[in-house]
Amino acid sequence: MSNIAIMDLKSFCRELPKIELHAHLGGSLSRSTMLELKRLYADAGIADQTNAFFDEFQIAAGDSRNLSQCFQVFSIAHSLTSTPDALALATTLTLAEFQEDGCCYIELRTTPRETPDMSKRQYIETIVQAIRKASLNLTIISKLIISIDRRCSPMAAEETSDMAIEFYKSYPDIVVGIELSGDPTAGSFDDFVPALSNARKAGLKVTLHCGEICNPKEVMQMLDFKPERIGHGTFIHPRLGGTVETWDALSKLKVPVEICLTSNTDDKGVFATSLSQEYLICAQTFELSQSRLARLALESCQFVFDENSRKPLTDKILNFIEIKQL
Ligand SMILES: CNc1ncnc2c1ncn2[C@@H]1O[C@H](COP(=O)(O)O)[C@@H](O)[C@H]1O
Repeated sequence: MSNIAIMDLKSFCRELPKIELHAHLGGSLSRSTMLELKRLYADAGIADQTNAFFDEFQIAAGDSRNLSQCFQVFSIAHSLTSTPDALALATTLTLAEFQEDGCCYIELRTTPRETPDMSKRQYIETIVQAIRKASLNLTIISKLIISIDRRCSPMAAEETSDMAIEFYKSYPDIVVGIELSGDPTAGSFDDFVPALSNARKAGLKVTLHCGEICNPKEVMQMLDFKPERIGHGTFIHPRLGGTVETWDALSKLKVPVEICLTSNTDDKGVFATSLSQEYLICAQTFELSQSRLARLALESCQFVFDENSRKPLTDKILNFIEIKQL
């Protein structure tokens, strides 16, 4: 039995140096950050539109909301980050929390939004400056990925891509990539290929939310695009709603998958937002028992395959957490 099994799991998870490659800013706001934002709004005399609050923001296992309804919870985060000050504060507090959780490197991602108080360009500028300032006080290395929301038009996607390129040129040490996310039932991947290709040509890396719902045709299109990474990859293995073709393509290309444990909590396939970055905290947030969490870890491991044998790296997780003890 390894020491890990007898060590306090929470301390172990926290102390373990971690990298975070899939954190949506709007999905990472903690309760305390949201309270700080509410305070900021109150002090500035800004009307707080978030009357339905914390309970709605958390999506527990077995939540009866459907996929599209789950995406509506982000509007709560959005309404609390509609001014440059609030957005900067949200960024700073979130980065500090990731560091506090033992995260040493993060690629934060966010969708530039126009609000009555800022343009999309100001949105990006605000976050870039917040990251720059945070780097003076924090040890965590922080980068930014610009998100394109699947609900936007191809033209809006190109506008976002152009801005991502512009900021990448000005701040290559901060802006590192572009990604496609948002409600996976919305839009069509084809529509976003020109925007993503432009960004890629300019030097930005590309990561795509892929296979969050059962859509093998789109998974193939996305893999053909050869993104540097994909997010989730839930419906790719034939046993889990994908096809032999999708699994073979992923195995052949060896595209790294940003696994999101908390996105596999719903029996229908997907959902739960990534509110935290640490296994045990995820368990608490989503009221999962440790054994359920361990099972999710194993399920997620199906997507991490050994380069040579192509077998899932289940043993690695078994070594990581002594599962029979849970
Ligand atoms: C769980 N699976 C998911 N699948 C797809 N997109 C997701 C997501 N979780 C979050 N987002 C995307 O991130 C936005 C919130 O952060 P930002 O406002 O960009 O910082 C959501 O509106 C959605 O577009």
